[in-house]
Amino acid sequence: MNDYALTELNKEKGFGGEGLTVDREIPIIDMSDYFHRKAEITEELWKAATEIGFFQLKNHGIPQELIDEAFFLSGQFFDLPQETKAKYPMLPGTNSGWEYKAQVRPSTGTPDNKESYQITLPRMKPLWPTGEEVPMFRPSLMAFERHNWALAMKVLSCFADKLGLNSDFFTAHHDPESPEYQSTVRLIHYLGMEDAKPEDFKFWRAGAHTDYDCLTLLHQRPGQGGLQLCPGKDAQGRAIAWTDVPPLAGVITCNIGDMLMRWSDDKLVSNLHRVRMPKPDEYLGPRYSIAYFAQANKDAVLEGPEGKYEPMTAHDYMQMRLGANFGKK
Ligand SMILES: O=C(O)CCC(=O)C(=O)O
Ligand SMILES: [Fe+2]
Repeated sequence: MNDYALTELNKEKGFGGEGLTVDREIPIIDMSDYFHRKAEITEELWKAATEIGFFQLKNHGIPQELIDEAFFLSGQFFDLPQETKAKYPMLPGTNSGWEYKAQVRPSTGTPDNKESYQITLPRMKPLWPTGEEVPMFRPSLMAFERHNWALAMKVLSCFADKLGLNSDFFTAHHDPESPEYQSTVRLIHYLGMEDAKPEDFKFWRAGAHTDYDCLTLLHQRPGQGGLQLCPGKDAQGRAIAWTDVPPLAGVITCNIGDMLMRWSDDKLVSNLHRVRMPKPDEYLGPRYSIAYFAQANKDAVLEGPEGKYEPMTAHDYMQMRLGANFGKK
């Protein structure tokens, strides 16, 4: 493992505490009329992605009905008996299938209080629930996956323009027709806390981390908050203040991941985020979210235009990060 990789893994270990909270503005970027407005959208995306690493997209083009269906089907899946879900286990290093409280963040050392089901298309054959278990799960989520891919490619194309690369540079490296495709949809169910004991609240729904992909598109449900981001670091590189990311209706929350930070020679910034527990006077029910992680195909070589870091394949990069979160293969 090279030094850069080690720095990233160590970085996550120092952020387990509560920290301060401050209000910050999270840019909302209008994606409408993309092909005519691309230059303007590109400037807004670049500013947000180089300064705070987080932004929200409106008029993004993914039909609300498809998003609502994906959440409905996610709820149906997680309502299945544990023994049915256990037929579709997530094997280490695969980012596909179901896991229950298996993700231990390096920042906290304790499992996230959640279950998730991940879809990485080339690996799904044995992992789709049957049509009797969850009707329409596969067709609807395949459509959802492809819409998220298309939106992610629009955003990445803007970054390619600013980095002096061909507009379709990142699209070619996230080719879903390739067996090397490794972008992932993650359905997440954070467990309800209505009957939890006071000591259960000291854990995290998702411990502080940076994402290991290029770009994350996160769908949240209004009324189910808890996501916080932290763009600031103190002199020792520790988190200094956290900001709530509101789960607004009609927007998709996006953040840059470490893979793109490395690929852009650190111009685009991947920042820390986490999902906190509800406070006793807040909504205590379950929280559902869905993320699409654009992760370059396994055979992509991550090499920035300025060559700041040693080239590394996207496959090796992902395996390093998955090993640190879910145990080794
Ligand atoms: O559920 C959320 O709001 C955030 C999830 C997240 O950050 C992740 O899975 O990487
Ligand atoms: Fe994340």
